[in-house]
Amino acid sequence: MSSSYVMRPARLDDFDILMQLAEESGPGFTSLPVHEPIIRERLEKSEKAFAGKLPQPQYGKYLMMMVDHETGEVGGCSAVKAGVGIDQPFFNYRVITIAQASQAADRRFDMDALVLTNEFVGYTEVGTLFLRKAHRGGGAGRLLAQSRYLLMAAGPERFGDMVLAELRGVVDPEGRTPFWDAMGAHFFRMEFTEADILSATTDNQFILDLMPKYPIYVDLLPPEAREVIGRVHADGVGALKLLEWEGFRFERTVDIFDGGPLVAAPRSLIRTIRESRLVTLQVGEANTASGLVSNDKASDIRVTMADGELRDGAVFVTSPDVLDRLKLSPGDTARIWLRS
Ligand SMILES: NC(=[NH2+])NCCC[C@H](N)C(=O)O
Repeated sequence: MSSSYVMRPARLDDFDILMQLAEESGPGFTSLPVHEPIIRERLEKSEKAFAGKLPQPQYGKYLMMMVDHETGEVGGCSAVKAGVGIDQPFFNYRVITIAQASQAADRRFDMDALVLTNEFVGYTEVGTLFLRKAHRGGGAGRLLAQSRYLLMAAGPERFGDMVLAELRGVVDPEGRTPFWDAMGAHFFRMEFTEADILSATTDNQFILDLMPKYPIYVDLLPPEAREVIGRVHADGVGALKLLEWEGFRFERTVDIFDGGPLVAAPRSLIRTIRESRLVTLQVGEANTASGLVSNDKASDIRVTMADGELRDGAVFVTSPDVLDRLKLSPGDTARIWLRS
């Protein structure tokens, strides 16, 4: 673990290391499949997005790498998709509540049902956060997560007014996915992993073709499946806490395959963005505050951790190596987010 990490846009020559991250993240991490064409495409799309070479900003698929500035080693990556549901549908189940009442039978109660929706068109999605084992702890996970919001702050016109994140649902210790077994398995006639990979590598037409056409009443599902609707996988609990800290809330919307929760927040209310401010950088000895500093350039974003001091709310005094990592000079503008 090192405090000299810097986030930067992914480049085409990150191919080998990104394949390595895909290997390490394992088969459950479907946004980074061990599949050369997909990994290469990720890098090409990201480069185009940062360069602003897109017919519409909503097509942007940004990937950032976290690099140890001293050793050059890559410690992880994280991503932002500018707009979901634009080039292909984005499916979820919305949990709706249906009031049941009968005067003649003298009863009133509520029942939940799952309805297939494609209602998040234009939302920005944060995801693909992977931190290599050797780099865990010491704030690297927060750097990976928060840099995505500092990217949005640097180029708000590139992103949606609303931001969402999808979290992995429950897989039991035997590797079974209770929600899939009770639901998807009947309609797709394949293993969860196969469907999961298809959804990560195709245009999702197979979902439209095979998903049940009518709402599903939750009471008709077995208890194991009911219990995991909207519940996050044990590995995702930390990620969910971090998202909630930023202001994301459960939307009563869950993943169609594993029942995992979708959380969302208005972009302008995301804590890292709201608490960030533009400052002029100066070099000096000061460490009364600590947080993150971004070069605030959406086309060539750089973010790093820093100690320093905020003076008059407009000047941030920090060490020369912070400026070096950001490729900035004294007097340049930067965006800071300070821990309170
Ligand atoms: N766990 C899954 N692979 N779910 C299917 C994909 C769901 C996602 N919301 C999409 O439409 O792309």
